[in-house]
Amino acid sequence: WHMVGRPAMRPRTSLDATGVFYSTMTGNTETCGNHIVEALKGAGVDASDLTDIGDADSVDSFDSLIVGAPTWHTGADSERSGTAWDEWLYDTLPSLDLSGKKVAVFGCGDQEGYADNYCDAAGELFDQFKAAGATLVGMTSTDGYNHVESKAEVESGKFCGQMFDEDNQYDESEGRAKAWVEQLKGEGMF
Ligand SMILES: Cc1cc2nc3c(=O)[nH]c(=O)nc-3n(C[C@H](O)[C@H](O)[C@H](O)COP(=O)(O)O)c2cc1C
Repeated sequence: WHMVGRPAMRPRTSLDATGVFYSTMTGNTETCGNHIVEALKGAGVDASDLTDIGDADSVDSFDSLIVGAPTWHTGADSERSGTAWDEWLYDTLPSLDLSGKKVAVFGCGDQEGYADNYCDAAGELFDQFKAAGATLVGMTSTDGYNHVESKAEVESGKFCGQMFDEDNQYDESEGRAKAWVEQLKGEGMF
């Protein structure tokens, strides 16, 4: 039985929307992701619910993506999030065509306890999405942070996206999310 002569159905119609994906071990990245989703709603952006990357399909059906990870696995060279991203970045992402899609990265880490590796996994997401052909947006200043080294600091004084610290600066997270969404809007992401 074929639907001869009928146009193929589009599996979903989210092409104009922004997908928001995250992962977490202890809930902090989820807290920050929810601040971002609230800020997107407040700004009138057509965005998905916050979705665990471990449960995600058709990530590439979105026009733009906001992706966030915590950092665990201190000191390893890769697979730093300690979550579903680690497999997804190397097993799924290379098979997706993200050329022309805007991607913004956020991270959650502990700048005091892990000052030499603050939010390293966010830097890894940045590198891998870039390698997959995406256009990375949303870099922010490192002013106001107290880390020593970070793979998320992709240029001197610049993080690859928005970094959060629920261990030391949880009261900054909501404001950081709001300011970043405004910045992404200004950069033409939505
Ligand atoms: C064993 C362990 C290793 C960690 N390694 C790092 C690290 O290398 N860099 C960092 O910024 N934070 C590190 N952290 C802190 C977590 O990333 C931080 O608490 C984060 O908020 C956790 O996010 P989640 O609750 O979404 O998993 C580590 C925490 C633990 C307990």
